[in-house]
Amino acid sequence: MSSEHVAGLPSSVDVYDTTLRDGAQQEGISLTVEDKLRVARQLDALGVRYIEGGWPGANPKDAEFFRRAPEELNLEHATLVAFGSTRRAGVKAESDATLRSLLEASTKAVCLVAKAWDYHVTDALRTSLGEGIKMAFDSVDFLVKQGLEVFFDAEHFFDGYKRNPSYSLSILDAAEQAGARTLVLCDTNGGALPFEVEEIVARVSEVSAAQIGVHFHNDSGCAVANSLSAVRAGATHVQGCINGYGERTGNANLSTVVPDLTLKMGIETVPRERIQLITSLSRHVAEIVNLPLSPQSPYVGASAFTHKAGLHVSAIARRPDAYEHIDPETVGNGTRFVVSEMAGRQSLLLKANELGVEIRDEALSQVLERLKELEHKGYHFEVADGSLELLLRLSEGWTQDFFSLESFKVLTEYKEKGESVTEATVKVVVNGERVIETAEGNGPVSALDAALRKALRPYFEALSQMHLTDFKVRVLDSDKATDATVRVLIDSSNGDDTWSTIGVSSNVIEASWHALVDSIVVGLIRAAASSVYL
Ligand SMILES: CC(=O)SCCNC(=O)CCNC(=O)[C@H](O)C(C)(C)COP(=O)(O)OP(=O)(O)OC[C@H]1O[C@@H](n2cnc3c(N)ncnc32)[C@H](O)[C@@H]1OP(=O)(O)O
Ligand SMILES: CC(=O)C(=O)O
Repeated sequence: MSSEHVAGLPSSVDVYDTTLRDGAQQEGISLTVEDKLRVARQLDALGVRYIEGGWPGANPKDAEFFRRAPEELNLEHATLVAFGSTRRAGVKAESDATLRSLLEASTKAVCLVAKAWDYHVTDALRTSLGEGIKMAFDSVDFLVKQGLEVFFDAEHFFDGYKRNPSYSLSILDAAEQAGARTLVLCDTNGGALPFEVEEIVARVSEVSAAQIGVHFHNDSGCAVANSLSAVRAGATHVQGCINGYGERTGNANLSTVVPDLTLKMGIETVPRERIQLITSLSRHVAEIVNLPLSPQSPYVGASAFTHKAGLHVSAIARRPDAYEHIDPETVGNGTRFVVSEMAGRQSLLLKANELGVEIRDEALSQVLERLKELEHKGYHFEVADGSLELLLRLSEGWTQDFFSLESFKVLTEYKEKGESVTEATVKVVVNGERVIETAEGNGPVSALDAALRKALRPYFEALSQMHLTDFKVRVLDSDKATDATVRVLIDSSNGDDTWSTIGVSSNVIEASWHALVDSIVVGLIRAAASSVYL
C-alpha cells in the first residue's frame, strides 16, 4: 500500500458531503432534524470540508435544520451549504421563492442545481435554451452579490456534453462568469463510465478557470471509480454520501472515496489522523438512517478484513499484510477470522487463541475433520462461535459437568379462541441431585429455556445475568417439507459479552434444545472464567 502523493495528481481535494440532501433522497431513508444534526456533527468530526444540509425551501424539516444549525452545530472544520435550484423560468432572481429561501438559510455557502443538458431545458423545464442560460447566470449572480460562496451543480452534465457539448459548456461558462466558486459536473443518471469521465473532465479543465467538482450517481456501478478518474483528470472537489446513500442506486460512496484518495493516491482530503474515524462514522450513520451497513462495504464493513479461506488465513498468520490491501487500523477497522468448512489448521488455531482455548497441534486435524462433517450436515460455525468453542474444548477431553439431561418434554395446548400455551418439563441432574421443573412460555423454546433456568438457577447464580437476545430458524432442505433439516441459531448475552450457538436436527425442538444447552454452557464457562460466582 502506498499513501505517497502520485505525481500529476492534485495535492488536495475538497470533500463535499451530501448525505443530508442527496443521501436523504434514498428510498427508505427519513431523517428527523435531530438525526440531521447528529450526522452533521459526525461529518465535522471526520473533517469533511463541506456539508450540504438540505434544501431549505423544499420542506419545513430542512428549513428548521438550517434555523437550528448555527446554534446547535458549532462546526469546527466544515462549512454548511444550503441547496436549491436556479430561479424558475420567467421569474426574476430577486423574486424567486427558492433563491429567497436559500438566503433565509443564512449559510455562507449555497449550491445551485441547473439543467446542463439541452433536452432537459426544452423538455423538462419547457423553456428556451437561451432562458436556461439566463436562469443559471442570474441565479449565481444574485447570490454572489449577496456575499455567498456559490457551488454550481450542472445537472446531467455528462449526458448533455455527449449530445450537445457546446450548450453544456455554455451553461458552465454562464455560472463561471457570474462568479460561481466551483463548477460541479453531475452524472445525474449515473450511467457514465470512467474512461468517458476522464476525457470529459480533462476537456472542461482546459476551457474553464474555475475549480472543477464532480457528483456521481452509481447506476453503472462506477460512482467511486468515476470520482477517482475525475480527480486524475483535474477535479479537486468531490461530492458523495457516506455509505453511498442517495437517489436510486445511490451516490459515490465517501466511505470508499475518501480512503482511496488519501491512502492510495496520496491526496489530502480529511485531516490525515482522522481517517481512522471513518469506520465508526460509517457504522454510526447506518444506525441513524436505520439501514444495516453491508458487511462487504470496502474499508468499513464488518467483512472488509475478515478472512475465511484456509489458504488466506495460513498466509496471514505468517505475514499480516498477505491478504489485506491496507492495514485495517488505518481506517479504524480490524482483522477477523471466521472458521468454517473452508478452514485449515491455521484458521482453527487462530480462532482457538481468540476464544482462549488451548489446543494441541495433534488435535487440530481431528477437530477440523469433525467440523467439516458437521458443516456438511448443516452446521454453520462461522456464526456460532459459542458452539465452536465447545467443539474445541471437547476435542481436548473437556466435558461439561454443570448438569446432565435425563429428559425433556414439550406440550402445546390449544385453547378456545385460538389461544395456545406451551409448557416444558425438564429432568436434569445437577451436583448429583435429580431436579424436575416445569415452566410455561409463549413457544417451545421460551418454555424450555424457562424450565431449564428454573432447574439450574438455584445452583448457578450467574444465570440471572444471562439472557437470549435472538433466535433464528432456517430450513435447510425445504424441498423435504416437514422432513427438512432445520438450523437454529441463538444469540445470548450476559451484559458484558455476547455469544452465538447452533443446533441442527430434523426436529426443530431438538435443534433448539441443542442451541439452548450450548448457550447456557458457554455462559457458565464465561461466568466461571470471569470469577462470577456460579
Ligand atoms: C438532481 C437532483 O437530485 S436535484 C434535487 C432534487 N430534489 C428534490 O426534488 C427534493 C425536493 N423537492 C421538492 O420538495 C419539490 O420538488 C420542490 C419544492 C423543489 C418543487 O415543488 P413544486 O413547485 O411542486 O414543483 P414540482 O416538483 O412538481 O416540479 C419541479 C419544478 O421545478 C422546476 N425546475 C426543475 N429543475 C429546475 C432548475 N434546475 N431550475 C429551476 N427550476 C427547476 C420545474 O420546471 C418544475 O417547475 P414547473 O412545474 O413550474 O415547470
Ligand atoms: C445535483 C444532483 O444531485 C445530481 O445531479 O444528481
